[in-house]
Amino acid sequence: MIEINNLAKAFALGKGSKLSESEKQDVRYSKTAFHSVRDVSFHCDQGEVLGLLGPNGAGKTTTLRMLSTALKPDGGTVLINGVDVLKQPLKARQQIGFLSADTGLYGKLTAFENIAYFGRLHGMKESALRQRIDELFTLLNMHDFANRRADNMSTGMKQKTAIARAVVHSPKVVILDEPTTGLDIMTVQTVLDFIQSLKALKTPVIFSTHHLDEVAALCDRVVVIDKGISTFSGSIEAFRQCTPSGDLREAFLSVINQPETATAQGVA
Ligand SMILES: Nc1ncnc2c1ncn2[C@@H]1O[C@H](COP(=O)(O)OP(=O)(O)OP(=O)(O)O)[C@@H](O)[C@H]1O
Repeated sequence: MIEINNLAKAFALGKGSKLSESEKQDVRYSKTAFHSVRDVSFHCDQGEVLGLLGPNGAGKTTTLRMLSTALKPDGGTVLINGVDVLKQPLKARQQIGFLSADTGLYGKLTAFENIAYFGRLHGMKESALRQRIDELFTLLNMHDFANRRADNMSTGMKQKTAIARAVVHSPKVVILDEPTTGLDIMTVQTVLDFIQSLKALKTPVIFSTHHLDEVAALCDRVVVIDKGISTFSGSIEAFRQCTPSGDLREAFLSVINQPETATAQGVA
């Protein structure tokens, strides 16, 4: 189970900081800092898939980076299966599989080598590692390019390799930042099937997306972040009930651009 309460993160702005005009008009902007995430709370139970939605720049990536221990929050708490990410980052990290938006593969290494390298960093034994990689190659349909260098891979191949690498150690919690962005339809389906397979193993999955069809197909829970605040957190059914039509797009639009005083709504 993942429990996040009142998460906040501001980035200090130095002389060299380049913000866009729209960011300078944003309520999160001050002369000295940009408060990317102001107040985000949600939870995700065992075997649940949670879709993290929000407009560009809302604070999704910043939130996911804090959950994965890549970024230290200024405030708030993150508990992963009872482990406090801030107090015990190493212990928390062992339980998490994190796919960042930037795949960051080693270009000279093959798919197999990229994944094996991370498995060894997690202390996996060689025989278990080979078996796990073979299992992931099957689940993600990767056998064809197992020995291809990352430099020579397509976007889809790179993304599958990055996903396999993130979960090679069979983490208890999986966090994926826009796992389907830029992928063709078949590869998207493979990634969605893979998330479904994690759900079948009761592994909680949190993924950010701009695609509401993915949310409809996979998610038990929805969280919407707008200007650094979680303006909705609840079940997919509760999210649909935000509008009379039950349409996800309308529901999304109804929970963003709320007045500044709006607090998180929805059911727990
Ligand atoms: N290091 C930083 N310094 C200053 N501002 C930052 C920094 N990192 C992120 N931001 C700003 O914080 C805001 C939130 O960024 P974030 O990447 O979390 O948004 P997002 O919801 O993931 O957006 P997208 O859907 O476009 O990927 C953006 O305005 C971004 O420019």
